[in-house]
Amino acid sequence: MDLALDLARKGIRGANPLVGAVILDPAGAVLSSGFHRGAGTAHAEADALANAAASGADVTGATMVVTLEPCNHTGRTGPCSQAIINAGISRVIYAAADSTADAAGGAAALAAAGVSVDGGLMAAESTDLNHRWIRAAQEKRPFVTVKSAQSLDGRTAAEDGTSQWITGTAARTDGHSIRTRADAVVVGTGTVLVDNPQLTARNAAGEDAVQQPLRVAAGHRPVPDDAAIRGTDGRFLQLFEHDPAEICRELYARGVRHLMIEGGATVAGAFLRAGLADELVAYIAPVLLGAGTPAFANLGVHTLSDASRWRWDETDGGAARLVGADLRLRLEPVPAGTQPVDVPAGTQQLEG
Ligand SMILES: NC(=O)C1=CN([C@@H]2O[C@H](COP(=O)(O)OP(=O)(O)OC[C@H]3O[C@@H](n4cnc5c(N)ncnc54)[C@H](OP(=O)(O)O)[C@@H]3O)[C@@H](O)[C@H]2O)C=CC1
Ligand SMILES: Nc1c(N[C@@H]2O[C@H](COP(=O)(O)O)[C@@H](O)[C@H]2O)[nH]c(=O)[nH]c1=O
Repeated sequence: MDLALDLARKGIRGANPLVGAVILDPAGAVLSSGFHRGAGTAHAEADALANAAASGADVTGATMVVTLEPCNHTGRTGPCSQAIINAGISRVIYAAADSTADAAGGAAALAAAGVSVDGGLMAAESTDLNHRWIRAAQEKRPFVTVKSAQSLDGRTAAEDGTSQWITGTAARTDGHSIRTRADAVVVGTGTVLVDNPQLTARNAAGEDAVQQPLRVAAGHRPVPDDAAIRGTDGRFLQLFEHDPAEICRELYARGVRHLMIEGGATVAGAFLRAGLADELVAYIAPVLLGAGTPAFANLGVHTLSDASRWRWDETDGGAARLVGADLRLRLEPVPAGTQPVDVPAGTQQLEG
């Protein structure tokens, strides 16, 4: 299960949980393994089975160890419970139960088909890995990624409102990869009126990605008829709304399961203050602005003990990475009831 959890951590956060799977032969040797790479791609179980098939491994009578109870529904991919039964796996050991209404029931389906099933092994670790995704699923709202591109001193625009560009091409392309995974991208009307953003997902060459998010402007001021965000593909929506919970509710009702907040400071701050940010991706450029728009406004933090504390997210290649000339940081909220750690695991400490 340790190995399966390590595999799960390679995945990408978004509409779906992080899941890893390992298939063992009756002697306990690893036959194959797999993990989930995000919504629309193979589930970890299917990935492990496909990898076994590709390497010619016989999984008949094998044991599958998986970090989440196998799903029992046909979503964008087929039910894993049936794939496991069809493959002839005779035992499944999973960590956390799948509590989502439409995917639950996999353990029962496996047991009914004669597969030996045990749940709960390292469930706490699996739940911790996906604690924000679980919360979003329970609250029936999208998983929310807040992205910002800021100067070294935390500014997202200079004093006069100019902000294009703070980060370099590679970091912006990386940000576009979040757009293409998200079902919707939100900016406030402030950003629409100052920046006139397109908000499409584009590759390094500036070409549109195949998968495009819904482009959403939040706020009461009208979005001009010729605003770039409107586009021509019909994937534009204005929500005359400030309340992040309402924005989430409205977008969830429209099928949005992964929401990206691109800013500006007012809208991003509102999501953070409402506790509706599940993931923070901050691109930090080696540039100083001294004054200007902060990354997040109106957090309601007046004294240090009220600070919004986060922890490093070591999944998907690590919490800190240079992307071109800029630093990409990825963080997640500290789970309720957990103390933030002073020194994140894996941090190299300078001696002396
Ligand atoms: N570097 C970066 O990553 C980014 C930089 N920017 C920069 O930031 C600046 C814009 O920042 P900002 O003005 O904060 O823009 P926002 O995009 O956050 O827009 C703020 C406006 O949105 C509406 N609104 C929506 N939700 C709320 C809410 N919960 N509370 C209050 N108002 C809400 C209000 O307008 P209304 O009156 O219409 O309702 C408000 O004035 C620009 O200079 C832009 O270039 C912007 C995005 C990213
Ligand atoms: N300035 C800034 C960003 N700004 C964000 O990108 C939007 C522009 O998107 P588009 O018109 O589609 O290219 C802009 O309105 C704001 O939300 N992003 C970054 O990665 N780095 C940057 O330096």
